[in-house]
Amino acid sequence: MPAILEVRDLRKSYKNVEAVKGISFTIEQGTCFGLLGPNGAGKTTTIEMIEGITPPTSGEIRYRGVANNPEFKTQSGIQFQATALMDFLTVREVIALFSGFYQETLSLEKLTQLCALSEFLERPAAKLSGGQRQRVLLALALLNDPQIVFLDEPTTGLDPQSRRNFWQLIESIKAQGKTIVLTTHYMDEAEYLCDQLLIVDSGKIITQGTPKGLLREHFGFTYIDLPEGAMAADLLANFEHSVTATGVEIISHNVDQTLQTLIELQVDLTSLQIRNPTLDDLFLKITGQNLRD
Ligand SMILES: Nc1ncnc2c1ncn2[C@@H]1O[C@H](COP(=O)(O)OP(=O)(O)OP(=O)(O)O)[C@@H](O)[C@H]1O
Repeated sequence: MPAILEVRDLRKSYKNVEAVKGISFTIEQGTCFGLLGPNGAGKTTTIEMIEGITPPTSGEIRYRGVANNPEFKTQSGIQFQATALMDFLTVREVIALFSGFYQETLSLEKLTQLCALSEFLERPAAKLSGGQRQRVLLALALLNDPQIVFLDEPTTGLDPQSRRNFWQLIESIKAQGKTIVLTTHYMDEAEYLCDQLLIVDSGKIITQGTPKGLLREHFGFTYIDLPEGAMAADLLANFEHSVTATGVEIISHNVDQTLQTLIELQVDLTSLQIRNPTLDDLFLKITGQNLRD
């Protein structure tokens, strides 16, 4: 797949802060690219430099192979976290208002169908639920039928069902061949939606790859979780493990063998849980902190 966006040695310094310290990556057309990192990692600064909102201190951004490509402006769409939605206008009126910024836009019918707006098209923006508000913000980002769409933490604050619904919307947009650049604090969201991930911390790339590839690369083991009290403390020395808030987490390189040993040691296995490492585990391992802290 051809690259739609190439970023080379991008840097941004503010007065006392080096927010982005030389970041390079490529985004392929038609994929969902996830940018992850703890608070203050440099995600927003990086995205805003790509979007043309913040000028880089140095580095190069190429859209479809061309630096400072004027096509970027007309072919990109941005979903902001908090666009002032003109609360006294209805959704239909908000869309009509924002349509005035573009020469060509998708029809209201198409947007309504794409972002599932029909049930609240006539409702004032102030009366929307969190999930509905995000769908309107997404519709505004898609107004000019962009080739590349930037979504900044689009599901923060939504309930689980609304998050799932929003994921389906993003999938259907991707299915149209559009490229999606997503920043998120949710690892399950990144794992579900993203083809490629870039994890940044303190303005630098820590690792990048596909969600599955990163997990394979960083974890050759399985977790066996036991609740507190299931195993006598002196037996723990038989296992590579870490103590968690709720019990103990055994790191097993051979599940059959570990289970056999646990049985031989007469450990209470009633509440045992076996789980594969997730992106949350990866994040904790490589940044030393939880993404949502
Ligand atoms: N306009 C600014 N002036 C000075 N420092 C800034 C400015 N904008 C960002 N920074 C600093 O640059 C660093 C990176 O900030 P940035 O907002 O890009 O991080 P982030 O990864 O998006 O964080 P979050 O997840 O909290 O949004 C932080 O230390 C931040 O305080």
